[in-house]
Amino acid sequence: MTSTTATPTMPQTNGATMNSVQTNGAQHVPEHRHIWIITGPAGCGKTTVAEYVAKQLSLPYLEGDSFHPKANIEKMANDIPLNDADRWDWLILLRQQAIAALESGTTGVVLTCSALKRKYRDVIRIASYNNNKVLVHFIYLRAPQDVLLARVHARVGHYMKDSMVKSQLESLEEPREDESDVLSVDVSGSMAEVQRLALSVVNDVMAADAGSA
Ligand SMILES: Nc1ncnc2c1ncn2[C@@H]1O[C@H](COP(=O)(O)OP(=O)(O)OP(=O)(O)O)[C@@H](O)[C@H]1O
Ligand SMILES: O=C(O)[C@H](O)[C@@H](O)[C@H](O)[C@H](O)CO
Repeated sequence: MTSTTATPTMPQTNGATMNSVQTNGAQHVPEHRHIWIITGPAGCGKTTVAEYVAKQLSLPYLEGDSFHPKANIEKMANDIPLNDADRWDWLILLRQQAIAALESGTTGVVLTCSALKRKYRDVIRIASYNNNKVLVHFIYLRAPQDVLLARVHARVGHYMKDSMVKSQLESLEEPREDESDVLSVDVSGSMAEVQRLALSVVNDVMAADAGSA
């Protein structure tokens, strides 16, 4: 896992440059297509970060929570944590949706998904197994429990209450060093700082990928 806590120095990028890379005046279409999964427990800022990154890079954005079956939402709204069985089909659906987005011709897609456990991340990783042009990246939004609690508590009109934060953290398997496709971002800072940091992480990966093509 790569850990990123510093303020980014990468320049802001407008959307147009990310779907193709300018190399010595020639238009170069990048070889890889990227699935950017913004992960972490309830309240870490997945939606806030994903919307920003997708907008800045002109990429499609899929809100993972909107693909949960009604039964899952009802469980969570009733303070009942989801279990593995509740999540498998949802994770597979998210993977399919991300692949479908890439097949529509875009060079990347941004997806929010809690992906709390390693085996859940593995379900998404399968997206690249049969297609070596697809790269899967997880942006793990790391926050201490008190920050999560405060953010979920302050949010109004959402099915997920702060009483669920504890179970989210109990389920959470923080990405380990050997998960080299995970980039970790400290989200304790302000919204603008975190958005900028996450974007810089994505830009760094894109730049490295373009350089290696
Ligand atoms: N860096 C930040 N500083 C302060 N507040 C933030 C920050 N990031 C997000 N928030 C706020 O915290 C709340 C949770 O953020 P957000 O909905 O983006 O998280 P999430 O991970 O998508 O949550 P969930 O999965 O529970 O829907 C929102 O009210 C959001 O406005
Ligand atoms: O796997 C899960 O338990 C869920 O995806 C949750 O993480 C929530 O849907 C989300 O965070 C909303 O608050």
